[in-house]
Amino acid sequence: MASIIPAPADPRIAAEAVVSARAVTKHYGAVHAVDGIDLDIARGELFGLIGHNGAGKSTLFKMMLGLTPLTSGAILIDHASVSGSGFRAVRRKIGYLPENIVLYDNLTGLETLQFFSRLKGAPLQDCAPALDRVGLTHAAKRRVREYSKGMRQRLGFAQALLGRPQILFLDEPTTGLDPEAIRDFYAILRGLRTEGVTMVLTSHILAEIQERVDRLAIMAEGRIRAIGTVQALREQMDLPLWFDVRIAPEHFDAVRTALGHLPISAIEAHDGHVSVQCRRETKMAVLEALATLDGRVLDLHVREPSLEDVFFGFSD
Ligand SMILES: Nc1ncnc2c1ncn2[C@@H]1O[C@H](COP(=O)(O)OP(=O)(O)OP(=O)(O)O)[C@@H](O)[C@H]1O
Repeated sequence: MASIIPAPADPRIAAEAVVSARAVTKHYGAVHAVDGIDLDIARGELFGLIGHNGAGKSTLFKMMLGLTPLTSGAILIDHASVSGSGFRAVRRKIGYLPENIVLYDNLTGLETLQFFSRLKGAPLQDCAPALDRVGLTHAAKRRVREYSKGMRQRLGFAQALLGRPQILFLDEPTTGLDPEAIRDFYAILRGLRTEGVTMVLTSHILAEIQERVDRLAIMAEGRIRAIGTVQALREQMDLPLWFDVRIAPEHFDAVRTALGHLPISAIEAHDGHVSVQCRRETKMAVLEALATLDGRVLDLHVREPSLEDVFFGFSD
């Protein structure tokens, strides 16, 4: 098992944090759903929270929203404690898309947003623009029972956007969305980020979030195992990387010879290319050695460890 890396107290982020958690725990009887979390999320950050089923992500969200009490510790959202009386005012600045949103099949898309708008005390005139933002204007008058899974998810997201929240908590927001809808969804998030909206989202689709979040935290068994940019986590984990060298089979041996003096962890010959695995510190030496093969190398591709590789390294 990877060692537990404490969340670094980054003074720059802590100073402008919109979300701050200190020593937060949540116990359900013997189950320690959240087990001592420290976290700061800065204004305008797009922050990802990943972890296995049962890691504690949704529980942490619910505490950040003031929906479930903390067992111990403190959470401040926009400098207000989620347990204090000042949180009601802050709550209006927050949008939330729960993991399993309950929608009423008999309402139309627009009526659904009007319903949530009244619940939130948000202006009713925000409903049509919110539907438009998620690409559902064409289905505004159709009943939710006729909506596809992806359309329901978009409607849930539109609901979270009502009242123009400054902080968004999105629990597995891309579940059920097709690739185009996922791309559109992240384009909306990028737009919101330029408006200074702070966003925290969970996802199980690591390939999807690895290029899109500013920072992320890997949770396991109620704790944060690692936190940082995807690149920083890759470097912390120090996983090996792969070179895919496209070269004619008659030159495969030349590749082996050129790399013979280097600490290569694996070398595999495939149909039309050779894959070479090495540690990050050997990367430049491998490149220099491959350069000695002159025109024989037809193409070269460096494969960094994926977020999935990093995730398993930290969470197993
Ligand atoms: N109301 C509850 N009562 C008892 N145990 C609970 C309750 N809510 C959550 N738990 C437990 O707390 C742990 C964390 O659950 P949580 O839903 O926060 O995980 P998660 O990371 O969101 O998982 P998933 O990815 O499956 O949504 C689990 O062991 C779960 O069974």
